[in-house]
Amino acid sequence: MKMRMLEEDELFPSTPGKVKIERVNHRQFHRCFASTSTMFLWALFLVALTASYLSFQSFVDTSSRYLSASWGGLHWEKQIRASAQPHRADAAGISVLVTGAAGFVGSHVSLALRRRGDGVVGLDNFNSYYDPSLKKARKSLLSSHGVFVVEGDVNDDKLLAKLLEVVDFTHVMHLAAQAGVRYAIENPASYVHSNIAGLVTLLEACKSADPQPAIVWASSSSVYGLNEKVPFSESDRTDQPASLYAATKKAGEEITHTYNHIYGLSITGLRFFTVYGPWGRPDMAYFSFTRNILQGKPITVYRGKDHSDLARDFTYIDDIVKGCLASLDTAEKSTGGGGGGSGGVKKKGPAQYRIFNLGNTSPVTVPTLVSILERHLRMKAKKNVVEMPGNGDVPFTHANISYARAELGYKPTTNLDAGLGKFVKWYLSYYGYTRGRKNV
Ligand SMILES: O=C(O)[C@H]1O[C@H](OP(=O)(O)OP(=O)(O)OC[C@H]2O[C@@H](n3ccc(=O)[nH]c3=O)[C@H](O)[C@@H]2O)[C@H](O)[C@@H](O)[C@@H]1O
Repeated sequence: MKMRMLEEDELFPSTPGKVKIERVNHRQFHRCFASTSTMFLWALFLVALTASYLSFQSFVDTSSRYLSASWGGLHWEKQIRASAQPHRADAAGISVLVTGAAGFVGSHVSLALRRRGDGVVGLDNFNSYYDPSLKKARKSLLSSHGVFVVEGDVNDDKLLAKLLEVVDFTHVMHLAAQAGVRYAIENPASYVHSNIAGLVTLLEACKSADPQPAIVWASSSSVYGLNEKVPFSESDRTDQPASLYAATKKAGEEITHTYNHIYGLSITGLRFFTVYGPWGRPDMAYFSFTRNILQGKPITVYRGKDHSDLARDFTYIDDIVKGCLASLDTAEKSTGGGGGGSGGVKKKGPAQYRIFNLGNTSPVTVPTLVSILERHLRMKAKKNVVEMPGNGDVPFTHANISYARAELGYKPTTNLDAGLGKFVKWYLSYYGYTRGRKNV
């Protein structure tokens, strides 16, 4: 039967919203019913389509998370366990989770632990604060020595819980941080994210682990801020930070104290003094000066307001590593009971809480640093000497290390000249130079 063409006012009610009900007859009822069921079918179809789209989306999400996840699975756990296994002949080996393992200090500490037969698992987020390819190269070096480095962030509580569940780490060497004093002006949030939030996430995971590991972590000489008493001793005031970086490190010292006090975590904080050496950090002065001198580019040398030279207690990486290992070896066990839950972790007694300066005890001015580099590089620097901008720098640092010497047997042995010699040798070889000329 040929369908009657719909009259115009059936399609478009003359008064919007006002359908002329009185004109609905039997045939229209059928048509209406037919269109209702069509609408119902359409609605059903749309619901099914939406549901299948959503489940497809969640499938895509889950699988992409699974595919992109850099951790998890039986094979991964096996690798973690193998890397964490100590191999020391004296059976005194420790198992250390090193955060920031692809960083400068982290990679050196991980290697040193591995070389003496301790178990080491690394964790690093490979962020792009400086060239991540250098971090990848450090990771390759570590894996060639049997150290497995997990790619992940200390803010990832699930990852931390998993790592501490898979292995009963005796120690955590927490070196992951947002470093750099002056960069805090540009990116303050990154300091809060890594040095405050990341630290708390790590401490939460450690407090809940059973057994609880002892924690050794990197504070900084920058906590002394505007302190003028020299040399800097651990008991000096540290409530005048000159940069947000310093403030987050100082906050870290207070935060770790809280976890020590409430949960019995054994804590050792190390105030590093301007650490330098091979595989170093490209953002630091000695490294960027070397790069610029070799490339014939100018360097900027800061000086104090009264034209005084700035000075640092530059400390060679091998000395710092010895201080780190001695800290791990003398760290007492945590005293908390482990286990999660709100307030469910009780300490059985007071736990160790220590803070040490790890410096070199002989400050050197920045112009002297430059002249030592010039000698090792056999090239002259193009220097721009400018007044220190007010961006967080302090005029000088100088460590008193008697406490570390007494408790850790810490005794630095490399002076700046010898240390920079080793650094320059590494730099030329790593970046493919033959004495000032780059091999291409
Ligand atoms: O000891 C520490 O706690 C800190 O040491 C270094 O911080 P900093 O001493 O400022 O090291 P550099 O950035 O290498 O600067 C060394 C000296 O060179 C100066 N400098 C730096 C850069 C530049 O272009 N020109 C220049 O004269 C600085 O003012 C400073 O006096 C590290 O970068 C921090 O992460 C660390 O926490």
